[in-house]
Amino acid sequence: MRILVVDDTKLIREMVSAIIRHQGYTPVTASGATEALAVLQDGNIDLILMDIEMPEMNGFELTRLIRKLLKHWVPIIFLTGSTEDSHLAEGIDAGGDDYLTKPVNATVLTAKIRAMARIAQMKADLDEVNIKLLQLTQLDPLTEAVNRRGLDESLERAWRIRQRENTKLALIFLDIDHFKTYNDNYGHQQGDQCLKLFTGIVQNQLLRPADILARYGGEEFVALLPNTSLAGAEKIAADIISALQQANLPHDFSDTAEYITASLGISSSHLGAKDSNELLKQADKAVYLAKQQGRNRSVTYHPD
Ligand SMILES: Nc1nc2c(ncn2[C@@H]2O[C@H](COP(=O)(O)OP(=O)(O)OP(=O)(O)O)[C@@H](O)[C@H]2O)c(=O)[nH]1
Repeated sequence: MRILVVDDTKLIREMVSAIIRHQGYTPVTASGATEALAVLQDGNIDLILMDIEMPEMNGFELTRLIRKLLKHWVPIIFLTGSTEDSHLAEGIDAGGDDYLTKPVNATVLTAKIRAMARIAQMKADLDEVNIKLLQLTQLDPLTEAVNRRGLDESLERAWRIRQRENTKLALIFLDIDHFKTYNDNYGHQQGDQCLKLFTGIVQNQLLRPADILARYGGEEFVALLPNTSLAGAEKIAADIISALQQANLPHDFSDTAEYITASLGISSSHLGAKDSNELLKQADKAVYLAKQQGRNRSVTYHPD
């Protein structure tokens, strides 16, 4: 645990640091606001012990600033010479969490550090659970691919990034061929199993961390490929078609092949789409052409 001690008096910084070190924690010191803000920007600080009377900026003002600047919550304990109720209330209102009167008592300081560490840990656990929950709300429960809602967000974000960085964003729309006859003949449960296997096969062809595979709905999927050229996307589409052939998931009722195939439509941000929605529509149009041309193939969108 790294504890930042902000105090303009060197002796107090040293005394408090010694207590912190003695308890097995790591003290980091700052003599005022500028140093404190620099430390907070750089390092992982778990707790702040803050003097109130300081020449550069007082502890209340600095606390308000920290609460505004820092995205995450770090507990702040004031070190104060005053025990006046109004003074303490002002500190809590400024964003502080507790106070400690000077001269600092080692036993009290240690107990307060432990209490704050406990709260900070609960907060960290809660944040982690919230992140997991958010991820779950963006996943399709059957295939564990990103769901439609996640796709909308990721596509919008990827579109904005490609505008800012002036890179190419490619998109592949995938539609499994003759999936209705698969379901009708093998049953819905095996249909679900097939969708899971299909997701795994396609996912294996998306090698970059930024690539995203989403289930658009039913037997339709979208692969989002940031920073990828059209030629790159065409290569990935060809690899997906070969991987499906290799996987050889039997489909005895398909008019196209004896295994599960898909039709793929490719679009790229430099083919005239004015927004992310149009990029998706272009890829969808290309899928339609791939179906018309015999399925089990990819077609690249061409502006009319
Ligand atoms: N098992 C299962 N089937 C689904 C799911 N979502 C959609 N489907 C089925 O997917 C099938 C899609 O049928 P169509 O849209 O006619 O497409 P298709 O039979 O693949 O025909 P083409 O795309 O023209 O080759 C329908 O039978 C849907 O019921 C799902 O979550 N699980």
